[in-house]
Amino acid sequence: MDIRPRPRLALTAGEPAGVGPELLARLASIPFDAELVAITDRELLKRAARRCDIQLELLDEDAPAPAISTAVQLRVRHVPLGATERPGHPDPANAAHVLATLAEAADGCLSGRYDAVVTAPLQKASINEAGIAFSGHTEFFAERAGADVVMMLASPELRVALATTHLPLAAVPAAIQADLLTRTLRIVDAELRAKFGIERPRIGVLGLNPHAGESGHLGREEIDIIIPALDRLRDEGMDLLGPLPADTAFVPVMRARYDAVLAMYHDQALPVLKSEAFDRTVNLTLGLPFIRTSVDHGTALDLAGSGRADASSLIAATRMALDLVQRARNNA
Ligand SMILES: NC(=O)C1=CN([C@@H]2O[C@H](COP(=O)(O)OP(=O)(O)OC[C@H]3O[C@@H](n4cnc5c(N)ncnc54)[C@H](O)[C@@H]3O)[C@@H](O)[C@H]2O)C=CC1
Ligand SMILES: NCC(=O)COP(=O)(O)O
Repeated sequence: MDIRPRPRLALTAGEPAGVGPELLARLASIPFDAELVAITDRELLKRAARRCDIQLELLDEDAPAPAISTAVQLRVRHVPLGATERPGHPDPANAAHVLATLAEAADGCLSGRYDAVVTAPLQKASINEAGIAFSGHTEFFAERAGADVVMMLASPELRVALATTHLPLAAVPAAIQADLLTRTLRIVDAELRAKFGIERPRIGVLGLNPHAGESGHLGREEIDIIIPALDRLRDEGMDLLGPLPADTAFVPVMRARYDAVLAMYHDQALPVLKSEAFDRTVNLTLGLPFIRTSVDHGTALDLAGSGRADASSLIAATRMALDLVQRARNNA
């Protein structure tokens, strides 16, 4: 396949009633050495741009190179809304629209139409309320691509991968099995090399229980499952640290000892990242056959419609996607 001189990135707007459409309009104002294609409803984007006081000119996805214009320009692949959005009030009538945008983006990446996809946040509950079982982009893209994946959130200072993602807390202990940890750590190790250029990744692994189980007095998952799984992977040559007590794993002296940390569940480590780098953190999916990055935040329904949402995380996600495209091209 010919390599396009400028990467072409798909952008999905996420929940129509959230901040995603406004963030896409803001992103279009930033110069990137890339073609950005918003996969969403045209009129939704126009309304969002007006709320942000942005004069947005929409071009068809495959239109010839645009003329110089004083307006902000953005290419669009139109996917119609199910119902006109009401900012702050997600409507399950738009669930099929949201999923159609994700499917277009994933299929477009798999076919080579796009070099990567960058996603704005969606409202998981609204999709479920439409009667469609859905837990997140990560799981959706994994299923669409038939891939085993890992969720990672990364700021310039800290990378966190998750062994389990959108799972009720009560279901986490049963999910922590040697097979899951082995598959997850192999993906994290391989992707730290491929995506971040780390030759010999050092991965910290958190325990599940307080004090990583306190020698079995505060839970046995570390002794029965985590330590044996880590030992087997160490025998394969992986550089693993842990299981580490989660409460001290993020102090500076510990952070200097790993390139990424694997948390056992969603809220074990993400609050650390979000409290110190909410505007600089990017969510990316490891293990997919295409590049996918995203914001670290949600739909911010309290801000939707105000034009005041901060696009920093979406800008960081777009920059990371472009860096990853460049790295993949260099390695090809
Ligand atoms: N990538 C995705 O699709 C994600 C989706 N979500 C979804 O978002 C929904 C709402 O989640 P919440 O826990 O309320 O988190 P949230 O991130 O939407 O909001 C938490 C707080 O951060 C503020 N905030 C979030 N993004 C902001 C931005 N760009 N600029 C300025 N302030 C911002 C909000 O106004 C709110 O005060 C849930 O349905 C969740 O599933 C959450 C995380 C990621
Ligand atoms: N906290 C991360 C999150 O909820 C985003 O998940 P996903 O939709 O990117 O899978």
